[in-house]
Amino acid sequence: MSKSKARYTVPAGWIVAVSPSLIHFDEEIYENPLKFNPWRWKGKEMIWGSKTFMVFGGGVRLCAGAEFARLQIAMFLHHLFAYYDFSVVQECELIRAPFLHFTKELLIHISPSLPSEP
Ligand code: HEM
Repeated sequence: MSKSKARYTVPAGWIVAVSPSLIHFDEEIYENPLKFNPWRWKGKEMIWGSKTFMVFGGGVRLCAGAEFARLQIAMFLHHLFAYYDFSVVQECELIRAPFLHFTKELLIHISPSLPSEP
C-alpha cells in the first residue's frame, strides 16, 4: 500500500499536528536523511510551494522572515568559520519526535581564531 493510501486509527483525545519539516527525513526523497550533508538539496526543487523543501512552511502562511533568516544564517556561518575556532565540549543526543530537541545541553567552546602566519 502506498503511503498516500495508508490508513491510521487516531485514538480519541489525541492531538493531531502536521509537521511539514518531516518531509526532509523521507528516504524516498533524500538518501540517508539523518547524515550531515549540506548538499542534499542540490538539484531539488527549492521554490516556494515545493513539496520536497518545507523549511519555511508554504502557501499563505509562508515564513515572513525566510529571506532574512537565510541571510542571517549565511553571515553567521561565514563569520564562525572565518574568524573563530570551535569544538564540542559536551555531546548530546538529538531527538526528533517529530520536533527537534536535545537530551541535555550541547556545550560548544568558541574562541577567536589566531591570525595565520603571513
Ligand atoms: C531558520 C529560521 C526560521 C525558520 C526555520 C522559520 C520557519 C517558519 C515556518 C515553518 C513558518 C510557517 C508556520 C505555519 O505554517 O503556520 C513560519 C512563519 C513565520 N515566520 Fe518564520 N522561520 C524562521 C525565521 C523567521 C524570522 C527571522 C522571522 C522574522 C524576522 C520570521 C517570521 C515569521 C512570521 C511572521 C511567520 C508567520 C507568517 C504568517 O503566518 O503569515 N521567521 N516560519
